[in-house]
Amino acid sequence: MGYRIVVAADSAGLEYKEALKADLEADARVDEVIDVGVAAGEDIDYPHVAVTGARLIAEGKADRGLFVCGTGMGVAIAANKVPGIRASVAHDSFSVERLVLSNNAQVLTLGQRVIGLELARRLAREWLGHTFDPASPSAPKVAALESYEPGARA
Ligand SMILES: O=C(CO)[C@H](O)COP(=O)(O)O
Repeated sequence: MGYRIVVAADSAGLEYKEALKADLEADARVDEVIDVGVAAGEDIDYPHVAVTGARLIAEGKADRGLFVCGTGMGVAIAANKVPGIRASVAHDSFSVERLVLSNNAQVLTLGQRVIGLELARRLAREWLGHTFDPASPSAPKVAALESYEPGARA
């Protein structure tokens, strides 16, 4: 079964979100792309679109998120407000790999004002190829992160 991916952006990330969405829709590893905005002409600040997208993952309605704003930082900070969500900006191949393999992050964020479109597209492609290994030495560290979630049992 393929991934259900939620994409989100503010107006500063809209162009890349549209390009990445088209790539994801054409990718055999993806079953569904859910676009929570913004649409062209819409002006919604990054915290709102990122939290909407992250909630879909937390609710089990999507597997992963690819969020874009000017820097990638605002959407990451916002997504991390949603319990259970691990999100970060990553603008190089190694960081994208470790975001999944070390951190089991569900959300990759990118900055349209920081990297070129072709790099963004490449990173998104690579990101889809990485899968967290629950038997890896990174797993107990992710479990430790989860132990700090509000409501987690100590
Ligand atoms: O990059 C952003 C937030 O991290 C956003 O796209 C633009 O925010 P602003 O610099 O506050 O306008």
